[in-house]
Amino acid sequence: MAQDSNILEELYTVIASRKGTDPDKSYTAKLFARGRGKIAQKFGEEAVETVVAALSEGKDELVGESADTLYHLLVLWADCGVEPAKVWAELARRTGTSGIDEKKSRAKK
Ligand SMILES: N=c1c2ncn([C@@H]3O[C@H](COP(=O)(O)OP(=O)(O)OP(=O)(O)O)[C@@H](O)[C@H]3O)c2ncn1[C@@H]1O[C@H](COP(=O)(O)O)[C@@H](O)[C@H]1O
Repeated sequence: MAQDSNILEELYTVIASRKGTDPDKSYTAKLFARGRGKIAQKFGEEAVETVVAALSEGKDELVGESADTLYHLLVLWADCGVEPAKVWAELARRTGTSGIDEKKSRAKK
C-alpha cells in the first residue's frame, strides 16, 4: 500500500494514465472527455461541499468531501499539464515565509 505522503503522486499517475481511454470504463476518462470547464466546475462543487461539511457536518463527512476535492483538483492539474511536483516546489519555496509577512510585502508593491 502507498505511503500516505505518496498517495497524491500515485493518484495523479493513475489519473494521467486515463487520458484518452474509454469514458464508459473510467470516471476520470469521462471527466477528461467532458473538458476543462466541466473538470473545473466539479472541483468547485466539491470544494463548496467541503466547506459545507466543515461548517455543518461531521469529521467523517469532511474527510470524504476533502478526498473528493483533492481527486478533482488532481484531475484539473492533469488536464492543465501541471505536475504535482510543481505545486510541492511552490509550497517548499514558501516554507519559512509567514503568510502575514507575505501579504504585507504584496501591499507595498
Ligand atoms: N478518488 C477518486 C474519486 N473520488 C471521487 N470520485 C468520483 O467522483 C464522482 C462524483 O460524483 P458526482 O455525482 O458528484 O458527479 P457525476 O456523477 O459526474 O455527476 P455530474 O455532476 O457530472 O452530473 C463519483 O462518481 C465518484 O466515484 C472518484 N473517482 C475516482 N477516484 C480515483 O481515481 C481512480 C481511477 O478511477 P477511474 O478513472 O474511474 O478508473 C480510482 O481508482 C480512484 O483511486
